[in-house]
Amino acid sequence: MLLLAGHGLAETSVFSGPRPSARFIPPPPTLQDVSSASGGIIDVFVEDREAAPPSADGETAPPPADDCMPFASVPGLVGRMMAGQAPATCSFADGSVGVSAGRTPSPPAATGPPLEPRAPLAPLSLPVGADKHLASAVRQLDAMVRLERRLSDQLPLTPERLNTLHFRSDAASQHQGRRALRDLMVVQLASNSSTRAASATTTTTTTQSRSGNGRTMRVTVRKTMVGEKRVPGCEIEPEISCDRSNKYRTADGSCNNLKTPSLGRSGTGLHRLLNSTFSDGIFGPRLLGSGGSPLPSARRLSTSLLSTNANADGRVAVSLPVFAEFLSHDLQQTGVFRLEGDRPLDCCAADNHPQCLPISVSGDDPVFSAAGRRCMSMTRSLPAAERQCLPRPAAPLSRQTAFLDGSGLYGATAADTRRLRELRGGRLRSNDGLLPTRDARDATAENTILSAVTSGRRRRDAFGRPSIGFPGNGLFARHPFSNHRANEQLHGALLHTVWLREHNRVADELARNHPDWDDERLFQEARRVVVAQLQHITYNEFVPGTLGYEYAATRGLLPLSVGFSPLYNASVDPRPAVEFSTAAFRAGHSKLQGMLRLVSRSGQVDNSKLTDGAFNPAPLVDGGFFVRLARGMIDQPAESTDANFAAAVHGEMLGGVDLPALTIQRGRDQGLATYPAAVQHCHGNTLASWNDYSAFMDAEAVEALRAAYADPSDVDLYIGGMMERHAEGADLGPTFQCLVGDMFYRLRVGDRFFYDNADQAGTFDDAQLNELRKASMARILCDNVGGDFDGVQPMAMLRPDERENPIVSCSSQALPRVNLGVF
Ligand code: HEM
Ligand SMILES: [Ca+2]
Repeated sequence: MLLLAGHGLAETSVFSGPRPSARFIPPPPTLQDVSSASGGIIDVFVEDREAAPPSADGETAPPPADDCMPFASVPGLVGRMMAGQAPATCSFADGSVGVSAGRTPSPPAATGPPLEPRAPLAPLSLPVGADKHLASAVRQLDAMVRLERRLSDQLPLTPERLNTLHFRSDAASQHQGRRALRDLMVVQLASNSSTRAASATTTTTTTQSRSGNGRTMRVTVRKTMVGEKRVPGCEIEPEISCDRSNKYRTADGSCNNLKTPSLGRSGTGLHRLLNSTFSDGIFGPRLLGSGGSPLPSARRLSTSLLSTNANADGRVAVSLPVFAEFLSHDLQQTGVFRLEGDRPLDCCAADNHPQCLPISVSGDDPVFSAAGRRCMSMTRSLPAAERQCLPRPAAPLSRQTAFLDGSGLYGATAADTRRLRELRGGRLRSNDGLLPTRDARDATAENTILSAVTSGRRRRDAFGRPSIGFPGNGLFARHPFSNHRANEQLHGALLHTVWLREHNRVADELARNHPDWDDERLFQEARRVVVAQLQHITYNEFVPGTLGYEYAATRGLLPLSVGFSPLYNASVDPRPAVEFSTAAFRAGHSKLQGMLRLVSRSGQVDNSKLTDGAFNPAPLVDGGFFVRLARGMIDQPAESTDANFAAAVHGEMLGGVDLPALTIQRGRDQGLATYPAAVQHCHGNTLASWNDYSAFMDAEAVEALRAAYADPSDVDLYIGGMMERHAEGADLGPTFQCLVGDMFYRLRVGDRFFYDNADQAGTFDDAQLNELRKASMARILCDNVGGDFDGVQPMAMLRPDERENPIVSCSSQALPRVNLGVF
């Protein structure tokens, strides 16, 4: 058992001062260094390159002790280790392990962003007289609302019923979604009628103009008369005014972008990189292939193209996808249409509701046919209001702030944040160090139902069997969270809890250091420090560990080692693109394990079923379980990212939900670009025939796609992306690598409060920034898991390895602390 390899190490004083290298003085970066590297990768190792001469017996001599750096101080080291490049290790004075700076190759220079950020897609045009359709749109919407009143909440305690917990909503989002729907209906009705009357509105104008050489030319222009620019009846929300000198982020993300203060605010729409594939170009789901015949069922694609077996990755630990899920909850939270009182729609029973998009299940389905199940419920995404009321294809409404700002933890509206705060000492509310419990104000019909489930009425799974799990203590019904998805599975709840404790740990220390600061100042400063650490860990560990080291370095996605970033660009759109949220980032679903490993301090291994912990954080109340789960999370290998999914999410989720099938259908719901369109955008290749596919995937995969789809241009983005061969050194295929890379580039360059930005209201000082760069996932776990958790491998998103990533004591020099004394 590798796990406890480091526990016997002498415990010496905690390293929290400057880096332990006496002779290493990093060269100050020039602006040119930083910008020519585009992401600002500064080669701090160059001077030491010759430092390790081979010894007489041909072995490399051990490096001098002052050459030794903590693992996390080498930007993006995770990416190198993931690709099998062993770090050149060395020992600190306390005997713990570090990386030899002199023997670590310098990163390649950055050549440019993953994709050139580009201007938003042009709006659609509205024909003359669009306003006369407003009344019919209102009538259609009223009819939908009347239908909804007649629909009772009859979704039985099925797997889908539990899945609807992902989509809890609030009255404001439902109201906004319906208002946006009305605008979309106006555009739909107007363009329908304009298609019929196209010839009547098309005019031909012939004019004469003088060309450059003085000759007269005849120019003929045919154009469709364009009426209103803005959708009739749509209300433009006035932009708010911002305090430009505020060094703290707002709760809802507004005023991050001073040119467009609402950009990235919670309650606005996601970004769209590529043209939509809505059947009507506006909001109609994509149901037909290019030849006009229906696309294959999402469930059929999932069973025929995606496999279900265990296939664990060697180096990546489960903690990496858990961290990814935490990020995904921060970046977006799309909603679906719900009935009044936040009740879910049963789209298998009420398929006449216009916002239903159930998935058909065939009679020969390998799993569901046994229970005679022919349908999987799915409700359509809520659209967001278009900011300027321009006619555009629908964009899903997101309840999170677009920025990587801890909004999953802190709440994404001022009201959420207030509820989540203790309003004393800058702290967040907790329930004895666990996630806070729901209070009476959060009571909803769904909670009542869940209490019933947990207090004895057992749900049944898709096969009609009484399902295990959901112990009868009613606990999770009390777990609130504006981001209710924190309870979605035990690892996610654990990581949210760890970050919540980190906030309170930081707030407590700041309070000790600054007795004069009030609650508000303590809260905002602690949040600022915690979000900076979250960003640093994301770019230092998660991004290179997912996209690959070379890719991250050359696309400007690694953190700087020294100095400030001049890269903030207010013209870059920071919002998650639908291509990212609804396809590329969901690649993480394939990394999930159905069994969560529990490891005791003595190395004893046990397991907990993923599905038993779904929306049921009760086991975490047991502190011993909490620690064993944390240790298991960094010990257990993640599944590899590919077209193979753990049964626990592939049909057996919540007792009978197929997550990849939902993702494919969600893509059609949101008019997501197809796989060939994304390939064209990312790599410039045209996939006109099945043969062209072989540039991205193996022959078997191409054959399987050919058998499933009528036409190569029809392939859904999620399916194509999951079937790609991995890009060199990455944990993803090249197309998802490009879409995820693009997102993390825009999240960095488009965030005015990004932790290493120069010259902004929220800019840290030199000493503070250097402390923040010591942050690591390992340190966060050490400081917040508690109990007998006292050791961890330095690269905590990779599995421990006796030689390359050995477990070290939490108090060793290998895991430096961020010195909060400088804040
Ligand atoms: C056990 C763990 C997980 C479960 C059960 C789970 C489940 C789900 C479900 C049910 C949805 C909504 C599906 C729909 O559109 O109808 C979803 C969305 C999503 N998941 Fe996961 N997920 C898990 C872990 C992850 C991980 C590890 C990632 C990592 C990258 C991830 C990324 C996403 C993203 C980006 C979305 C879209 C969110 C949105 O549109 O607002 N999830 N997940
Ligand atoms: Ca956010």
